[in-house]
Amino acid sequence: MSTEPVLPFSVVSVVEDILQQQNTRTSDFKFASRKAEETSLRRYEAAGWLRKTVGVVGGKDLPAEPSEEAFRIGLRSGIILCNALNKIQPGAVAKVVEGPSDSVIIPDGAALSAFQYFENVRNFLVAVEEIGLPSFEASDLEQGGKSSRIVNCVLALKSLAEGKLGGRTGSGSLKYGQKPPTSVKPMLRKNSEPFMKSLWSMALVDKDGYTSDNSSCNDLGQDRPEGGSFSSLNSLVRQYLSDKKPEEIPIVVESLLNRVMEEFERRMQIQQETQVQQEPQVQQEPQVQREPQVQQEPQVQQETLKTTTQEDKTPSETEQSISKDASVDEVMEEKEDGEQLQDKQEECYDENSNNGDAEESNRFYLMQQSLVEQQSRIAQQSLVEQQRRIVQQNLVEQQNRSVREVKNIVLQTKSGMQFLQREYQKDMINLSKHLRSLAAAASGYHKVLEENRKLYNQVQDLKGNIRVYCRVRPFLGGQASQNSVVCGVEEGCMSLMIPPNSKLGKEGKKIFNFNKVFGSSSTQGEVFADTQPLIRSVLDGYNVCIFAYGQTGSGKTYTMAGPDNLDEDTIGVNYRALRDLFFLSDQRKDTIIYEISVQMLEIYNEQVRDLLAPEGSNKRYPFLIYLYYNTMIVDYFVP
Ligand SMILES: Nc1ncnc2c1ncn2[C@@H]1O[C@H](COP(=O)(O)OP(=O)(O)OP(=O)(O)O)[C@@H](O)[C@H]1O
Repeated sequence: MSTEPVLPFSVVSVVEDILQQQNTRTSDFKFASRKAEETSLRRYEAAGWLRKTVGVVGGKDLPAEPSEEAFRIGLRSGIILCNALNKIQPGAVAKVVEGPSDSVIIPDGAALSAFQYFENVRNFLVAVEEIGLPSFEASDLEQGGKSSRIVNCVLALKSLAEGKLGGRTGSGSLKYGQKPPTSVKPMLRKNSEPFMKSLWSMALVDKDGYTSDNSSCNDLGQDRPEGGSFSSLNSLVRQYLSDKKPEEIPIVVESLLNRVMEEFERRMQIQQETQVQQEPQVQQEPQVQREPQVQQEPQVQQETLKTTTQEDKTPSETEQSISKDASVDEVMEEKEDGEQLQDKQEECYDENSNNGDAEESNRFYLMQQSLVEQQSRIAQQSLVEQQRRIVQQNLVEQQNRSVREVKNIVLQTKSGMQFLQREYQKDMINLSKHLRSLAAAASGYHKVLEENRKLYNQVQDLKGNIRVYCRVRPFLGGQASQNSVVCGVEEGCMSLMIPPNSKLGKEGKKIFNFNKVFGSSSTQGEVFADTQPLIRSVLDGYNVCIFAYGQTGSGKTYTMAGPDNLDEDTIGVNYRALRDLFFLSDQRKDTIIYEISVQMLEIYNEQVRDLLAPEGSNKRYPFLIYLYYNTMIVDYFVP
C-alpha cells in the first residue's frame, strides 16, 4: 500500500500559474537569450564529455565551459577529437599526430603543423562518416566556422559512447544525432535535450525527495508507481506534445514547461517538508486519490496507444475504401509502407524499453511521433493522389464520351447529307425528264394550237365570210303596237305584213331570210354571242368587219354601243368585243404579244370623219379610202 501525499495544488493550476507568468514576461529578448543559453549548455556538455573521455591531460587545451571561440581553438588540432573517437571505437583513427609536449592553447591564426592540422581532422571526419555520425566541415574549425555542427558531432559521439556502455551495439540502431538508415529522420530538436533531461530528473525524484536509479521508470511513456503526481504532469506534458510536430513546439513552450517542472519541484519539496510534520494525516489521504490516479494513468496511456492505433488504422481503412478504384499494386505498396513504419515503431519501442537513457526515451518519443505523422501524411497524400486520379479518369472518360457523341453526330450528319445529295440528284434527274417532256409537249402544243386555229378559221369560213343578222327593235314608250309590220320571227327568217298600197307587191305578207333574226326581246349578250368567234379570228390574223345598218332610230347605236346608262347587261358589241380582245391578248402573252389600236370613224353623207381626232381638226377621209381600211367594227350610217 503506497502512501502518497495529497498535493495541495493541482498540476493544472501550476501550469496555469506558470502560463500566466510566462505570458506577462515573454519577449523576443528572452527567446534569444534562452536559445543562446541552451547553445552554451550544449557546448559545455560536449566539452565536458571530451575532457572526461580523453582525460584531464589530454583535454588540457579545452576548457570545461569554453566560449565558442575557445571551443573551436581547443579542437582545432584534431588531437582531442581523434583520441576521443579512439576511446569509443579503438582504431577508428589509425594514427594520431600528437603536438608538442608542452603545447598550449595556440592563438588563433598561429601556424600549426599543416600535417597535424590536416591529417588529424581529416582522419577524424573520415572515421565519423564511416560510423554514420553527423559530420562537419574542416573549415568549421577555422575562424567564422559553424561550431554548432562540431557540437552536434561531439554529442553524437557521446550518445554512441553511452549506447555502448549500455550494451547496445552501434550498428543497426539509431543514436543521438546519428543519421538514420532510411529517409525517416528523427525530428529531434536540438534544444530539447536539456529540457527532457530536466523532465527526467524530476521523474527520478521519489516521494521522499531522493533520486532513484529505478530503471523501470526511465521510459517517459511509463508511469512510476510511486510518482502519481508527476505521472499526471508527465501525462499532461505528453498529451500536450502528442499532437505537435517537433518544429511546432516553440522555444517558449519548452521554456514554459521547464519552468513548470521547476515550480512543480519546488512545491513538491514544500509539500514534503509539510508532510514530515503532518505525516500521520498525510499518509492516509493520498490512498484515496492515488488509487484512481494509478488506475487512470494506464487508461490514459492505453487511450494514447488506442489513438495511435486508430491513427494507424484509419489510413488503412481509407486505403481499403479507395482501393476499389485504385490499382492493387499501389494499395499493396502503401500497406507495405505502413507496415514498415509500424515495424520501425515497434523496433524503436523495444529498443527504448531496454534502454534506460532519458535521451533515448526522448528520441524514441519524438521519433514515434514523427513516424505516426509521416504515416498519416503518406496516407493523406495517397488519398489525395487517388482522388485526383479518379477525378482525372472521370474527366477523361467524360471527354471521351463527348468526343464519341460528337463523332456519332458528325457521322449521322454526313450520312444525312449524303442521303439528301442522292435524293437531290434523283429529283434533278426526274425534273430534267419532266422538263424534256414538257418541252416536247410545248412544241406539240404550238403545233396543235396552230392546227386548231386553222380549223377554227375554216369553220368560220364555212359559216360564211359575210353574215347578215337582223334585230327587231322593240316598241318604245308611247308607240302603238298595232302599227308593227313584223308578223313573224323565226331562226333564219322574218315575215312582214305588206300594206295594200305598197310598192312591194299585192301579197299581204313578205318573208326575208337572214343568217339569224333577233326578236324584240333579244338581249345584248345574245347578239354578241354570234359575233364573238369572228373577234377571235382577228387575233389570228384575219380581217373582220362588223357594221350596223338601218334607218334612223332603228337601234344601231343601241346594239353597237348600248344605251346612255351602261351596265354589265346593256353594254353593246363594241365594248364586249374590245374586252374579249384584251382578255385573249393577256391569255396568250407568254407566247405572243399583240399591239392593239382603235379608230372610231363616222361615215355620213359619203364623208368619213375621224371621231377620235382632236377637237376642231374635223379630219375627214375620202370614202374610197375606207374601203381598203382594215377595221373591225364600223357603225355605218346610211343617209
Ligand atoms: N333593242 C332595243 N331595245 C330598247 N330600246 C331600243 C332598242 N333599239 C333602239 N332602242 C331605242 O330606240 C331609240 C333609237 O335608237 P337609236 O338611237 O339606236 O337608233 P339609230 O338607228 O341609232 O338612230 P340614228 O340613225 O338617228 O342614230 C333609242 O331611244 C333607243 O334607246
